[in-house]
Amino acid sequence: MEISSGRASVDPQGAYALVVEGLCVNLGGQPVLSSVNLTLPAATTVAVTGPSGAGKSTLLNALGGLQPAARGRVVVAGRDLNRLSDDERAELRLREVGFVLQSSGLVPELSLQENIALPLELAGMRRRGVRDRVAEVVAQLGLTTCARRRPSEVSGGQAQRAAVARAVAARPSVVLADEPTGALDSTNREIVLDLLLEQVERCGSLLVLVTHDPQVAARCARQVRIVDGRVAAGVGAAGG
Ligand SMILES: Nc1ncnc2c1ncn2[C@@H]1O[C@H](COP(=O)(O)OP(=O)(O)OP(=O)(O)O)[C@@H](O)[C@H]1O
Repeated sequence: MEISSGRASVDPQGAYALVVEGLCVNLGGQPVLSSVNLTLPAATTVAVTGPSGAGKSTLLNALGGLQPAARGRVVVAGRDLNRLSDDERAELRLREVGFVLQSSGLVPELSLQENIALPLELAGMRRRGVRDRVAEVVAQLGLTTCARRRPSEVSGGQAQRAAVARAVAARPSVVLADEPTGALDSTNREIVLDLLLEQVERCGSLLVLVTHDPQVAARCARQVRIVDGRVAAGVGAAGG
């Protein structure tokens, strides 16, 4: 039963949004992450910083179940990713994990509101629930006037706000953001970061945000510094 439910012995009640134990990831036959341990509760914000090539994006991908672990485990909302089938992992991602990347990654053929609705529909939410939740996040993210336009018909800031809306629409346990403001001008950078932080607080989500920008990192409650694929000792308050 433990195996089929994917419940993990490290966090059987799902008390933490995210638990990482002895995580090792190899890419191209080379170790990229080594023995990473993190224990992160819900409703907090964590900046992941470190030099280029240190393994920050790889860590984020592993946390979201996009990059398999060579050793160790990642537990999201009490569920051990190693113990889930591909389908179960995909479903967990839909319900419990939101991604925001540097580029919006919106589906070009769909309007902003259709993009935001998509993960909710795929997660099996009823039509009325989808409509109400999309209307709510569209309003909260200031997208009302452009919600029916396609990504190519809106500004970069608006597209990135829609990407934030899509990531938080299902009120996931964990929001994973990889340089979410990296492609924006300074005005939009602040607007999008403010909205992202406001949304994760509303949803009670854990935000893990990769950034090179010290000002962005400083807006997060905790910091984890990755150097050479390891959590740098004594720097990250969230390191375990
Ligand atoms: N597909 C791959 N095959 C082999 N090595 C890879 C692959 N993808 C990334 N790497 C290597 O893994 C290491 C970590 O990459 P990663 O993208 O996680 O670093 P990062 O800290 O996010 O860097 P940056 O800040 O520049 O985005 C780097 O040395 C990179 O060259």
